[in-house]
Amino acid sequence: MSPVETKVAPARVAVIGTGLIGTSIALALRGRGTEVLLADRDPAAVRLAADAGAGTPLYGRPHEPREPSEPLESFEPADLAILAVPPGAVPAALLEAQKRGVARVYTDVASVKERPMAEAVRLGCDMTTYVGGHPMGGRERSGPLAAQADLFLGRPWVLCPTRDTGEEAVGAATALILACGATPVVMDAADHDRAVALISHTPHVVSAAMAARFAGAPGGVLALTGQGARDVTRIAAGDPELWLAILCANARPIADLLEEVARDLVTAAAGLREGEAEGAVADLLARGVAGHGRIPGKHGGRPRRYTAVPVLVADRPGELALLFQAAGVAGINIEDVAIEHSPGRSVGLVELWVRPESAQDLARELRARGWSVPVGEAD
Ligand SMILES: NC(=O)C1=CN([C@@H]2O[C@H](COP(=O)(O)OP(=O)(O)OC[C@H]3O[C@@H](n4cnc5c(N)ncnc54)[C@H](O)[C@@H]3O)[C@@H](O)[C@H]2O)C=CC1
Ligand SMILES: O=C(O)C(=O)Cc1ccc(O)cc1
Repeated sequence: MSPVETKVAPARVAVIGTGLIGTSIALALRGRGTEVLLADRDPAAVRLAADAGAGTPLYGRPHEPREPSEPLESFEPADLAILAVPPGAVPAALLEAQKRGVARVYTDVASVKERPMAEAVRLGCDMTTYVGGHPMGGRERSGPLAAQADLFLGRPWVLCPTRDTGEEAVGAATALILACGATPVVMDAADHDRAVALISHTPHVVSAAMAARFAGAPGGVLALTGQGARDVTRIAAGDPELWLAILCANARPIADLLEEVARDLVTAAAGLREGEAEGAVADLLARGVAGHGRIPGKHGGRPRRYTAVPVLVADRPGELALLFQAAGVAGINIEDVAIEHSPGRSVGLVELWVRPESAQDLARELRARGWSVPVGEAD
């Protein structure tokens, strides 16, 4: 039996901040029968989340106190409150929620841990009922409309308890993580911040630096964009306000890494300019292959090779569904999928990533059903 089946999801949860992450958590919890109460400083965000089936509004009931410092009237505290607000807003939101007695214990989801936790201590928050958290799953869109119940499936979710953290907070946060289908990982806050500087925050800036080159490029040039450039720049589309807050709250380790990246780039540029690419540039490319090869595969396991089966599909409704259905009928699990649109053409190239031993069978099955499967790795 998996741990997801053995742990009971929290019965009653408050989500404060109903944007992408808060609403995604709320949807995942609703799917497991948890009662979810929603709050956001923006009433429209609460309405959209509630309309999407993420829960019911926490505030706005008759006779509600106007001052956040006043406790909620006739309110049974939730088992857990999740602060899903930007990193800089976590300490004040925690203090306010604790003063109002919103929940018995609290966690947050901010992408940076050390600075908000220190500020919470400084503000006088009760750190025994709080544990810092960070789900390592997300996307480059914001707001409740971008939320997905499966956003955290199979992803690590970091918890940063301190010496002050009580057992109830860690227990409730762990139950939340398992209810969202994620895997809890306990880390020290400073170690967490250094880790995410490397695997999330610096990549974001590097992605933005590349995407910024496209801002003034002619449309005709960008129409040639393939999957590689899309992969490198996807995260650059993230909300600049949120990302500025994240970067400023974890400034030093990110700045150190950016300087390392910049040194590599300057050396590569000099090598290319001086016709000596075999040296520094070849070395950078080789280190890139080595580094990329160390990224673990799906579900955090060891890197595993899948084979891509390329298929040309017509750009019309239902075509992808037929493709997936054909794979399902053949009993082949699709591990991943990538879609490349051909500009100005009514066809697209879909790559179905499957286990190597299934690739030939899938190619044969799809060809038999009339799809064009270019000869490739699968043959
Ligand atoms: N975007 C991503 O992929 C990930 C984000 N995170 C973290 O999750 C948190 C939320 O990010 P998103 O959901 O992406 O942002 P978002 O912009 O979609 O949602 C944030 C919500 O918080 C609300 N808010 C801001 N200050 C508030 C306050 N003081 N009280 C109540 N509500 C307040 C905003 O109105 C907004 O609805 C951030 O701390 C971020 O670092 C963590 C993992 C992934
Ligand atoms: O879009 C992606 O691939 C991400 O990695 C999203 C993400 C953004 C911020 C985080 O703190 C964690 C995850």
